[in-house]
Amino acid sequence: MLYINSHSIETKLHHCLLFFGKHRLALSTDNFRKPMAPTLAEHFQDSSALREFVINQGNGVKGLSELGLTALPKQYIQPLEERTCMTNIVLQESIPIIDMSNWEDPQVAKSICDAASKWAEVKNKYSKEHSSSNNVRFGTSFTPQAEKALEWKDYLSLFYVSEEEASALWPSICREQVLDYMKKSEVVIKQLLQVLMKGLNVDEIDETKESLLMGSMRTNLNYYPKCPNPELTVGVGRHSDVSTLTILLQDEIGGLFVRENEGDNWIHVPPVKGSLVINVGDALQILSNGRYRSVEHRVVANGSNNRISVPIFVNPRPADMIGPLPELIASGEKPIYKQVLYSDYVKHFFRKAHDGKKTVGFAEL
Ligand SMILES: O=C(O)CCC(=O)C(=O)O
Ligand SMILES: [Fe+2]
Repeated sequence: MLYINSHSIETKLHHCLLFFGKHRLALSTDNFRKPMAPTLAEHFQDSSALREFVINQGNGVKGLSELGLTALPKQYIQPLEERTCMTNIVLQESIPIIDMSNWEDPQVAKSICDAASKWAEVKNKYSKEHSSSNNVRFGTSFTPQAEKALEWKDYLSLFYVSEEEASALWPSICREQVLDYMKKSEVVIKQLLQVLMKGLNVDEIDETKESLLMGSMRTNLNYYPKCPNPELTVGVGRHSDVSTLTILLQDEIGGLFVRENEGDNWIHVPPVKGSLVINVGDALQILSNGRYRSVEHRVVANGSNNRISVPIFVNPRPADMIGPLPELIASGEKPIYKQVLYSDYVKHFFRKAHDGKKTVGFAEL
């Protein structure tokens, strides 16, 4: 986990998502029948009514939040151990901030590799049912069909295949901005991956490695509306990303926490103006044979503010086999992971509710 400064990729996307949000608001008020309003709490006691409104009608938690509920519907109440316990929050722990303008400085490369290893040791048209493609998806929570308690988050997920497909399928309201953000981030992603590979004594990123490290990309637009009883639920439950790297743009609200040293303490990752947060994901942990560690993280719900975040998940291609890089094994390292088909790994992740860092067990030998 580290931050990098990036002045070129700015707040345009935030405006775009807010606008997308407004667009959805129109939808949500249309879809919800006003006569129900006086008995909202009662109405949503019924899980199928809640799921119908939030998931099937595509109103999301944004729709719920905007109905002005005074209490959190029970379906969102997380077990005690999944709520954020403030006694386990470590303040002022330093997450490295790396200035990308001094790229030539060997110290910069060193801080990136250290950060990746040591520190981490430490809406309706696009819904699942209605979207014309799996590559564009509006959703809510994480895997509502597999979760005992729902998560307080809506998202639009855009898997990049080609410019043509994006033109044809992505919502026009944010298409250009997301493409632009992805393109600008690519430069930074390549630099980071080059340095991380050098840190493993892998000097060249050939075509095969480029595919494994950054063969596909997914951009999510996450929206966490203001929540009644935020202390009873989560924005996103504990998990690590299945990416190689995640490049995260967040607004000024905050609420992202990372687990320290895979121990019991959690560290807040406050927004730093002009910076992106970089997470190591499971795919890089597997490719590096555990030398770089994916970071477990979660997002709290917020009682006073709406929050937006925009992660780009940099991934292998779905058809790639991932396992420890041959260079590492040739140098005498014992592999701790087997070769797995990346799309199987991702399917495994999405089949279950968030469960911390358990997904990586799927690839363990
Ligand atoms: O909103 C955030 O800060 C993080 C979101 C996240 O962890 C994810 O989408 O995988
Ligand atoms: Fe994540």
